[in-house]
Amino acid sequence: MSKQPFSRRKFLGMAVTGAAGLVIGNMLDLPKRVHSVVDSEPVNSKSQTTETTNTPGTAPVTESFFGVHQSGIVTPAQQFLNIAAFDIISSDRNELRDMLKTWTKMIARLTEGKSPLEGSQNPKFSPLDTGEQIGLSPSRLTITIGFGASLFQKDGIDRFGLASKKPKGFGQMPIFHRDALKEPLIHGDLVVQVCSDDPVVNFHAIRNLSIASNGVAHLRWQHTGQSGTKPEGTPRNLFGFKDGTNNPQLTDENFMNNNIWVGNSDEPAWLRGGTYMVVRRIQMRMETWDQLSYTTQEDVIGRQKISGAPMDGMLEHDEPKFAQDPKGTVTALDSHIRLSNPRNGEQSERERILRRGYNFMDGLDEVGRMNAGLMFICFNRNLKTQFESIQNRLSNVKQLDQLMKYTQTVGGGYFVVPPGVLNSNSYIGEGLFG
Ligand SMILES: C=CC1=C(C)c2cc3[nH]c(cc4nc(cc5[nH]c(cc1n2)c(C)c5CCC(=O)O)C(CCC(=O)O)=C4C)c(C)c3C=C
Ligand SMILES: [Fe+2]
Repeated sequence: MSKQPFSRRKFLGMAVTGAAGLVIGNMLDLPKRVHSVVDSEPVNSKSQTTETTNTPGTAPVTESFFGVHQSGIVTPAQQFLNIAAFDIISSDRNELRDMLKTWTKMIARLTEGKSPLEGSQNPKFSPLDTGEQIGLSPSRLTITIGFGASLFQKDGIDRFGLASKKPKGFGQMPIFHRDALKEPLIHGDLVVQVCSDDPVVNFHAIRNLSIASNGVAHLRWQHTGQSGTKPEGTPRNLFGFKDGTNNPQLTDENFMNNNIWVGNSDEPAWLRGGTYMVVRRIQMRMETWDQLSYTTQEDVIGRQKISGAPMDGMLEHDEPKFAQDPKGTVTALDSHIRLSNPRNGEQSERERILRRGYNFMDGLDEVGRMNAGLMFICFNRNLKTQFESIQNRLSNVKQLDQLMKYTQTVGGGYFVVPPGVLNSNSYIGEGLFG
């Protein structure tokens, strides 16, 4: 079967010229298979979209796309993650902007459970929708876009006239002590974080965004993950510990304004309402960890395994009292929670980040070890005074986080996450092009 030639412009053009496609189809007297994707697929039809809107008292199936902040940050974590980085291969600023406009339209539609592009399908052209999600609920899909430092400037070259828009001090994720970053798995011009309660819905979203970027951007790396198994309460990571216990409350707007959202006193102005995202693919060495007793594991983490309570507490949400244990007799000084949050009053409060990680389980690595770990994702208002301050303590050679013996970071990156899109006249990253 000969492969049909594919043109990116054709693909993007189809969105705009869907109606025209119908007319041309008629002129050429093509078989009447030219049809509207929306009309032909019940799940995407208007009546079905109404069915998938949220009903009071039931679990929501859609998360709203439009808003001051992008969704997927303070959205209660969905079950599944797909995260991908793209590199821009075009050198044309307008093509980059057009792609962001198209992606914004697609994301708005996908989160509502519609096919990604509006228009009519001409059977002679590549599909407007790859279709594997047809019949599935939108499953609380959120898609969050971020920009890597290389989008603003790469090897000293201002490819898109965006160098002046780069936040001061923003650069690529550095190599921390004990990191083993592998070239194809790090950095990227753009990141796309896709979360939903259905892995196929996630895959479909990335796949169709990738198709629409053809000729402008290409995939650099992509990972999947899933949250701990518990439907309620704090999920567990693959070392079997509750992970997220002392994460901030998602509804705590004060906290988010202080620690997560770039605010009015911050620069650059276009980023206000946005945030900074850290992605770290952290391999967890299951074979080594599994040789440790529960007691030793608890010493490493600084919390009790079953309950998640601190070492000096009874209940998961009891507050550890490090000040009463200056020598680390109860909670080791080099335990993970003590180093990540020493509870030094205001300083520690200012450092606090929002973690939104997912477990990954991807078969075996090249030497037969379990290829599993944590897609660590966090959001913060200031990379230096928050994430890096914490990470530098964890990877400090003089008092290394005990957990480092059992983990190794192999990929990831830093990304700036622009604010949300308020209405359909706007697009993600519009502030960059003003
Ligand atoms: C630099 C930031 C962090 C990295 C990287 C990180 C990796 C990592 N963490 C766990 C497991 C747990 N982490 C827990 C708490 C915790 N971790 C960080 C930061 C990083 N973790 C913070 C800021 C905190 C909160 C500390 C506090 O305020 O008490 C916990 C305890 C439960 C909880 O509060 O979530 C666990 C367990 C793994 C396995 C890991 C890398 C693979
Ligand atoms: Fe942690």
